[in-house]
Amino acid sequence: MALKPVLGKLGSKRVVLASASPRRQEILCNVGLRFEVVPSWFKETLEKSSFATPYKYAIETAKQKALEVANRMHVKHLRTPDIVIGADTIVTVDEHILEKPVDKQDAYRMLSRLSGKEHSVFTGVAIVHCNSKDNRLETEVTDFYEETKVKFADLSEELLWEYIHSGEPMDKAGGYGIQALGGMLVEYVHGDFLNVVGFPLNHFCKKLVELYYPPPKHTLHHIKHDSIPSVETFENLSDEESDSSSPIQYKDAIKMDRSKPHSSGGVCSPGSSNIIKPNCMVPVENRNRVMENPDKFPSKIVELLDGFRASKALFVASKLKVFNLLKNKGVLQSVDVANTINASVCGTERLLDACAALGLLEKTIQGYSNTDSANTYLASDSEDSLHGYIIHSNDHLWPLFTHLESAVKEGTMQNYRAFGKKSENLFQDSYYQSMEVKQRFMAAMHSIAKLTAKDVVTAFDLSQFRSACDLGGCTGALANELVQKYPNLKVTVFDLPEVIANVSHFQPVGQHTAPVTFTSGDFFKDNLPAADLYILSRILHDWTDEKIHVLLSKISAACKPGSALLVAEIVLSEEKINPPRAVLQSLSMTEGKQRSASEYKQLLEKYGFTSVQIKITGNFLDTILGFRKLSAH
Ligand SMILES: Cc1cn([C@@H]2O[C@H](COP(=O)(O)OP(=O)(O)OP(=O)(O)O)[C@@H](O)[C@H]2O)c(=O)[nH]c1=O
Repeated sequence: MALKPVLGKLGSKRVVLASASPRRQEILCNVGLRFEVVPSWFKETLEKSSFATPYKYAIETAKQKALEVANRMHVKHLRTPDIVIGADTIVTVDEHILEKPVDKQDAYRMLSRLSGKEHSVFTGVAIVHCNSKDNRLETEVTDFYEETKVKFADLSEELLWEYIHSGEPMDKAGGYGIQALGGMLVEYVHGDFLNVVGFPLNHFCKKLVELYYPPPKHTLHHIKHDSIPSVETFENLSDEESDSSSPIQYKDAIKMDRSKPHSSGGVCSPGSSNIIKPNCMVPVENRNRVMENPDKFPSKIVELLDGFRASKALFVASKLKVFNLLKNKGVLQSVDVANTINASVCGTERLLDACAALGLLEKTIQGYSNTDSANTYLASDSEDSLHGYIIHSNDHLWPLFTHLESAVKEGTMQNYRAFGKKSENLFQDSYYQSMEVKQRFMAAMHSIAKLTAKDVVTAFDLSQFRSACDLGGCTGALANELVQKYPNLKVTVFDLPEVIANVSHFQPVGQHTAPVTFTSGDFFKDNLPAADLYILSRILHDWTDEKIHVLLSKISAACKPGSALLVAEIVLSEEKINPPRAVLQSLSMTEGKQRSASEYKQLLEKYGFTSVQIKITGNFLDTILGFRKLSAH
């Protein structure tokens, strides 16, 4: 298809849209681009007067939005994307920049300013190419803007307020949405309509062509200085003809062209000596050397090969409480560590060195000490400790994964091989059959829930709800974060009696908000506590479709119109290979499965939830919110 090659260039890349705007998501989704959504936390507070023109302000804001996401994804969970796209739409009228209104009065001021006049809508776009080198993030930014002129009809006061009360203006630049009711206010549009809606798709595709399909040099003089290949040229861009898949390579090619006037770059045949294929874009002088001695070391594979040793070193150091000891004592020699943890000196030294090599400890002449992240996440008494989850990984997941081959052959969980037990009921049989295992499992769930709770409770504005019920909420870590964020929310945790009996020592001390209520029951069998908002955090991926049917039917029936369901899970990319963490989790072969955004949307809609929104947080858990339809199910 004519347009495919342009977007196809992004098909193999991890593309992230750094925007919460549902319009931008839809525009890009509609043309088949595969991407994750990670809304930017960059606050739009750049000093407008410091920019010579409004579009420069929009471009810079777009760039900062994208860079913030690229950095966050790189630093927080070492998930560096290939490309991050940021955008910022502004409206300018009478030399004023209008962004989103802060309240209805502000919307009124904006719309009355636009009434009867022509204004400009600018969208700045930044395409950030990311590269992780020696654990450092390298970025290369391409940016552009598009301007569209829009003329509003004269708006009567009545019409204006009617429009404001519709609620539409509030999350839109200039206080209107041309794609919906706002379209009724518009007399004409000059330029790209989608640019007004929030994303200049045509210009974006042309930029991709520029980046990924360098024009053959001999045609350069036919192209005007600022002109971009027209849409028709997309038809000629088959992958066989031009195979440059990275704009960074393209830049190298240009450098090469300049240094060697005879090499014309672009499309070529391997036989012609003075023409280089774009996918072997190395400086000409290095070409022979690179051809003879390609980068053969498969570092990614070697890293995977050694991955199990690294995991086990972390598990054992955690189990032996090495990080607790070093947190308390500061710096220790290996012999002192060995004596305290009751282990051999030579074995301890090797373990400590391995931890230092993995970046968990620091090693100096004085001895070994914790890194900051070991103090924060590995010492078991730290507020954000992952210790519980690490011990669960060692004691439960590791034995299961040693039977991965059988798991793959049989397609089932390997509880019997790993622990000598069949598990008809995952939780009762595997996790709650002994006090020790139960406490270990609860500690694991607690540490993950604590780590992810903030992202989950802040993904959407939940202030409209008065009561919430966290189904399978275990120790209440998420519930406690909810009452911190929404002190007026009454939160109930609903979980099995075995769990509720043990929650007391997981409760925060000195919390000033109303306490969370714990109610015991089985969400498959018992009546659910009444609530405006039901939460299923890390629940759905564990269960079969039949059990999910029971659970979601019950929630749906318990929901009044306007109530909602918040789901927290890792959302798979549509092709189901990202993020790897989710894909690897599936190898445990629980009865349930991981789902993509469209699958979660369909699932919620099937049980009467509409306006389903999905936020990909870029962190450990993503969130999905759906509202119960106003008509009865
Ligand atoms: C003029 C106009 C604007 N919009 C929306 O206005 C927001 C602009 O704000 P932003 O700051 O650029 O984006 P955001 O929504 O805050 O998202 P983010 O990218 O996360 O900053 C974007 O949503 C656009 O669609 C419409 O939906 N229709 C229109 O006719």
